[in-house]
Amino acid sequence: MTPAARLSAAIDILADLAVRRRPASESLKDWGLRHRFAGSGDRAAIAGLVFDTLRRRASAAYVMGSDEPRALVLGMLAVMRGLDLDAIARLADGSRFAPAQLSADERTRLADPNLETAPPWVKGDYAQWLDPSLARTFGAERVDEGRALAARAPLDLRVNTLVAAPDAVLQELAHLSPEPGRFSPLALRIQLDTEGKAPPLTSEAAFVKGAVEVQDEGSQIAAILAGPMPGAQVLDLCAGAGGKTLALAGLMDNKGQLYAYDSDIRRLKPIHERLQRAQVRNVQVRAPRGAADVLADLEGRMDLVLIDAPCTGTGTWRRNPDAKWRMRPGALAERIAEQARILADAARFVRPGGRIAYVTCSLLDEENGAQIRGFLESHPDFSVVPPLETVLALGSRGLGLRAAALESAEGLLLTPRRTGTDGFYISVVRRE
Ligand SMILES: C[S@@+](CC[C@H](N)C(=O)[O-])C[C@H]1O[C@@H](n2cnc3c(N)ncnc32)[C@H](O)[C@@H]1O
Repeated sequence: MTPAARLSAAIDILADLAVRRRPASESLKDWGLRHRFAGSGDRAAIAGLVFDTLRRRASAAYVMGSDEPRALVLGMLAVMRGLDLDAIARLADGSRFAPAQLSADERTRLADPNLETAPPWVKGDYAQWLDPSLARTFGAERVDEGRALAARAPLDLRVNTLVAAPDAVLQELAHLSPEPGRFSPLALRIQLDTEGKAPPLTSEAAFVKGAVEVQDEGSQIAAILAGPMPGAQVLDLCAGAGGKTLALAGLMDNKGQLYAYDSDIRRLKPIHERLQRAQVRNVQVRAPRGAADVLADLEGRMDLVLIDAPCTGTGTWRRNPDAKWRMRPGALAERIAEQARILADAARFVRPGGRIAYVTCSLLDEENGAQIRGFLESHPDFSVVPPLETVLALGSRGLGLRAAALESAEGLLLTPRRTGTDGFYISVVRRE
């Protein structure tokens, strides 16, 4: 396919998304099935165009004065990819398979794609209704934070020290040019190609034998700051597919006992295969069984309860750019209620002196600091472990993390702009 034909395909896919309001990955998959002549390079390039358009949707619409799919893609070429009017006109030239020629209005707008007078939510490319919440967290910096969230995310790996040492994996994957992480000693970062495509990591021998997992560096840091110790009793209360469980088991060096629970048994399904591949031996998976309390025997016994809470995922917009436009106020309200319930439930498992590590991949105070403040009000036997203390788990790198992150009395917020990671919030509270 020509670059112009790929552009037409991206416009079609965005039109489908506008009508059917479904995840972008589904529309892309459907398109691939209906256009089997398109090779993997075409499909990756088209996906890159679609995701980049979703990343900069508000600013593209502002520049073009329209949120029609064609306008969004053309606007994205200007605001995200920096193409000038002539370059865009060469792509949209009306030839076979190419988008129609630019109109006079489009030409005027693309000649000067100016965002100077745009409101913060447009400049920062997020939904308008979230502006007050983001302003509470970031103040005037919300535009720059939004911009960083609208960029592409690199591919981050976590070295599984149960199988291999970081140096050895660095050498084994040298052909992918990995760079060591800035804060997590276990992180390797691989940059994407110019079209945003990641290398086929799951085919690498290092992945197959369990030496690496795909995990954002922010998620790795959250597991480290939770402070799981070898030999400890740990409950991963929202284990899902086990990303954090695997990281915790590695940090515990397979020693002690780690319980992995999730209220949704379907979410737990991948964990079994992942535990095997990673050679993890200290995890008991506890799946829900109807109304039975499958965790009753853990009450009052845990050194650490990790809550990787269900949240709006506002910190992961780099990886899920369509999610930022699909999110609705009702979903935020639901997550807030769920988080408060989970925090209250977690307390019963903590032994005296034990801790809860509360983690979200959200940037919103409603889901972060406000939850911890609410929990502490109703649980006076718990108090915050100061961030100054939690970062010690990272050794000397902890000071750098603390300087880079947004610190509050209750915890630390990592963001793409500040720490080069997905957005993650981490707060640790201890029972007296
Ligand atoms: C952010 S995801 C977990 C991701 C996972 N820890 C990982 O690292 O791959 C949040 C999880 O919380 C689960 N969840 C929601 N409500 C819950 C509850 N009341 N108790 C336990 N898990 C819950 C969801 O099913 C979801 O899998």
